[in-house]
Amino acid sequence: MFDAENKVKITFKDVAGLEEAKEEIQEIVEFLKNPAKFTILGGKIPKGALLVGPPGTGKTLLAKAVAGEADVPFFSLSGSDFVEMFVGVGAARVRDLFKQAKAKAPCIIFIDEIDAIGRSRSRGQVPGGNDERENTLNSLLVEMDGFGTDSGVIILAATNRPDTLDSALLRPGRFDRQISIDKPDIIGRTEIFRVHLTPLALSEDVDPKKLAAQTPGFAGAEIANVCNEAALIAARRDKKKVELQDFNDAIDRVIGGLEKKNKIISPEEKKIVAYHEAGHAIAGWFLEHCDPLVKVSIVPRGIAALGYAQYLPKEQFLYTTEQLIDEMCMALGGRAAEELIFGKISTGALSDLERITKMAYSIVTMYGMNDKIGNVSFYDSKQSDYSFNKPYSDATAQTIDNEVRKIIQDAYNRTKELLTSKMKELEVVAQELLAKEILFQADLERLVGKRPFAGLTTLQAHMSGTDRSQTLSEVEQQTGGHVHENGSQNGQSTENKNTAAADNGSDEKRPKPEPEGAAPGQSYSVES
Ligand SMILES: Nc1ncnc2c1ncn2[C@@H]1O[C@H](COP(=O)(O)OP(=O)(O)OP(=O)(O)O)[C@@H](O)[C@H]1O
Ligand SMILES: [Zn+2]
Repeated sequence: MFDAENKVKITFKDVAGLEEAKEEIQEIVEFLKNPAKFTILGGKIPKGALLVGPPGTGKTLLAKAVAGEADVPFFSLSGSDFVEMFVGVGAARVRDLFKQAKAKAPCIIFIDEIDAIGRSRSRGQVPGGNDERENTLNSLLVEMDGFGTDSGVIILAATNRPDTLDSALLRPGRFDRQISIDKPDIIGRTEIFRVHLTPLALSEDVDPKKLAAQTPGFAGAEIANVCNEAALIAARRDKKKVELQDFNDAIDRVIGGLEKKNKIISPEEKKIVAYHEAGHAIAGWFLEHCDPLVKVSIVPRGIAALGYAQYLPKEQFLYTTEQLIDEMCMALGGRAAEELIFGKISTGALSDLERITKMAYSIVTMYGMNDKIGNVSFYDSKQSDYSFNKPYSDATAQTIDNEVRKIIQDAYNRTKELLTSKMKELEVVAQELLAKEILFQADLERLVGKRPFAGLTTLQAHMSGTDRSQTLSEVEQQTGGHVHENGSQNGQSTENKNTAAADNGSDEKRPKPEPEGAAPGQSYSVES
C-alpha cells in the first residue's frame, strides 16, 4: 500500500521552475536536516503542508525532492488506494504507516490524492455511504494530532481539489499550510523541457524555447511525455538523434490524447462556455449584493471546470436574504445566458445548480428565512447530517420542497430578465472572452462600464466603521453570543468553533455540518 524509499535521489534541480514553491518548502528541508536545532529554540514547524495544483504539475516530484534534499526517507501512499477497502483496513494502514515513519524519523510521509480520503464529511453523503473512508480520515486526524513536531515527521499531501477537503484537515496543527503549484507558463515550460531533454541525444534543430511556445497548457507530466514519445518516434525511424520533426509529431500525439480525454474542448463548446461565464460575470456585475469579480476565465481548469468566474469575498459572517438571493442569481447567470443565447441548455451548470440548491435549502430549513416555514431551523448542530433524520412532518417536507423550487424559479426568472436587459454587455464580454480567454475586473470596466454597486452592502453599511472583530463582538452582544451559530455559514468561523470543540475533547467524528451551500464568504469561483 505504501512504499518506503530510504534513499531518494531526486533533488530540487530535477524540479524545473516552481521557484516560489521551492522557496516556501525550503524551511521544511532545513527542519528535516536538523530537527533538534529548531525544536530546542521552541520554534513551531508545520506538521504538514498541502501541495495544491492541477494533475501532473510536479507535486509528487517536489515532495520527493524535499526528501532528497534533506536526505531523509520518503513514505508515500495514495488516497485513491483507500477508496474500496474493507472495514478497518484503511485506518489500520494509516496507523501502521505512521508507526513506521516515526521509527525512521526524521522523514516525510507523502499522501497523494488526499481528497479521496479527506473529502468533506458533510459533503454529498448518502445514507450508508463510505464509512470506511470516514474511518480512514479519522485515523489520519488522530495520527496527525498524536505526534508533536519534535517527532521529526513531516506530512506532505497533494490535491487538485482543496475546496472539497474536510475543514478538519486544514486546521492549525494539521495541513495548515498550502503551497500552490500551478501549470507552468512559457518560461516554466522551457525549463521543464530542458530537464527532460538532457538525457536525450538531440539534433541541433531542437530548441526548448520553441517547444515551450508550441505547448501552451501543458503540465510537466505532458512535457515529460512529449520528450519520451519523441525519443520513441525517432527510434522507430531509425534515427541516431531525436529531431524537431519527431518532437512535432510527439506534441500532436499528446494533444490528441488530451483531446480524447476531453481535456481540449471543441470550438462550439468553447463558445458555450464563454457565454456561460459571461452570464455569471454580467449577472454579478449588475446585482447589488454580489462580491466584486476578480477574473473570469475560459481556460479549462482540470476536467471538471471548463471555465470559471472568480470573486473576491468580503470578510463577513452574516448574510441577509437579499445577499443570498443575489448570490443565487449570479450562480444561475451561466445557465440563463445559455438559454437566452442558444435557446438550449447544457450540463455545464452542474456545479452552479448544486450550489444554489444547497443555498435554497439552507434559506428555508436552516436560517428561518422563508415565510411559509417561518422562523424555524431544522439544523441540528449535534447531527452530522440532519437531512436523514427529518424532525418535521411529510406536509412540511412538501412545503420545503415547494418553497425551494419557488425560490430557485424566481431567482432564475430574475436572472433571465437582468441578462435580457444587458444583452449587449453579455455579447461584448463573451466575444472578448473568446478572444482573450481571461478577463480581469479592469477589462470588465472597460467593456461594460464601472460596476454600479461598488459601495458597501446593506449589512456592511449598518456596521460600518468597525473592523471585523469589533463587528463580530458587537453582534455577539446583540444576539446573546449566538453569532457563531449564524456565522458558521462562513468557513472561518466554523473553523474556530470546531477547533474549540476539538480542544475540549468533543467527538471528532461528528463535525458540525457545514452549511456550505450558503457560504459565499469563502474564496470561491463559479465553475462552468
Ligand atoms: N516542474 C517539473 N519539472 C520537471 N519535471 C516535471 C515537473 N512537473 C512534472 N514533471 C514531470 O511529470 C511527472 C509527473 O509529475 P508528478 O507526478 O510530480 O505530478 P503531480 O502533480 O504529482 O501529478 P498528479 O496530481 O497527477 O499526481 C514527473 O515525474 C516529471 O517527470
Ligand atoms: Zn457556471
